[in-house]
Amino acid sequence: MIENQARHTPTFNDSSSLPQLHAFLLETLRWRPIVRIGFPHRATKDILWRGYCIPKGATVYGCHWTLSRDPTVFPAPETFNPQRWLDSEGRLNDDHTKFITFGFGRRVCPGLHLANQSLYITLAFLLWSFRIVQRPDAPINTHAFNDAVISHAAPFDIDVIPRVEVAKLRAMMTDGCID
Ligand code: HEM
Repeated sequence: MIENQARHTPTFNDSSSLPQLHAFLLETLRWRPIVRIGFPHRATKDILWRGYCIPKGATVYGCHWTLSRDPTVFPAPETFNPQRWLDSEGRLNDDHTKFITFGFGRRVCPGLHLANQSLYITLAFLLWSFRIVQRPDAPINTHAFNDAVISHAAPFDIDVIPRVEVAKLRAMMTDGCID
């Protein structure tokens, strides 16, 4: 049985109709940036910034972890709150311009559109196809992340329950829709 589920699998055309999903992705990448600190850059000239001198040749990093939890930009930054990216009518607000998980300036991540589109379609498909449920006997520690350069969550147990019969899921993967 299909409960509250679109009868076609999500496509890129559905993207603008799914602001909640985009807000969830923005907040996930803000709350736990995958690349916590950017790549090393070098100052090409002496820079005076807020009374600090950054000499020519100095190595400079953008710290996405710290920038993503500046309370003047993101109130209650430790709280996972996708709503912060939405306006009162549930549309994406202008705050997404504050999003710096992919870096910034001339050396911003060139893969950001590929990454964003891949995350969108993967998550849309997962949520369309499955109910993802926390197991009562296996509480998830949402603070358990590794400290490597590329950060990811520690393993956890969840139940993944198909929303439609597996045979229909298979057919849908080839046809793009179900009867
Ligand atoms: C969620 C996925 C991704 C995240 C969070 C991410 C994040 C970043 C960050 C923070 C930087 C460093 C920016 C800086 O400090 O200057 C970077 C650089 C880079 N990223 Fe990504 N990235 C992602 C996916 C990708 C993908 C899919 C590609 C390629 C297909 C890619 C290619 C690159 C390259 C080539 C650079 C170096 C750019 C330069 O130095 O000019 N990234 N990325």
